[in-house]
Amino acid sequence: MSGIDEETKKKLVAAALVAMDKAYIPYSHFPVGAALLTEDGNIITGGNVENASYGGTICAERSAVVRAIAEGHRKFKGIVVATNSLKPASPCGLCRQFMFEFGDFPVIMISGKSDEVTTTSVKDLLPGGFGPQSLADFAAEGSAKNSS
Ligand SMILES: O=c1ccn([C@H]2C[C@H](O)[C@@H](CO)O2)c(=O)[nH]1
Ligand SMILES: [Zn+2]
Repeated sequence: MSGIDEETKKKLVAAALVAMDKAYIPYSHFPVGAALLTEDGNIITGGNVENASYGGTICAERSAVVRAIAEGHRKFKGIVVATNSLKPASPCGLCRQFMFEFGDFPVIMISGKSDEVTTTSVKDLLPGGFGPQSLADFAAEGSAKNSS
């Protein structure tokens, strides 16, 4: 369904679970791990990192994307998001927007506690989203240079 072969999916799931166990979660105690598959087959992980300010917290999905960008990867074939709840949790609005920036790819949500898996995609999580194309369209209209 996601177009990712079973062996790779297993690797992504294992990597997401390892990242989930490394999450820094002193406040919510809700660990999340993410594993991104890059176009060239690399797996880049991230966990949620909470902050005493609460608002400074970064989710696992964004941690993984930031890490991937820092390592020179900008094209993704999919992401596995693992939580330790019975039901897989779906990415927050900020993470949906953050992933939308880098195109449409499968989002596979898994539970660290059950076999439940939900597969969707970035576009389905953020229909009608605002992205790079929105700004490119605006620039093509020629409007950008006429406003202050
Ligand atoms: O998709 C999600 C949803 C929540 N969180 C984190 C943020 C915070 O640390 C904790 C509770 O919201 O879970 C993620 O990392 N990813
Ligand atoms: Zn998020």
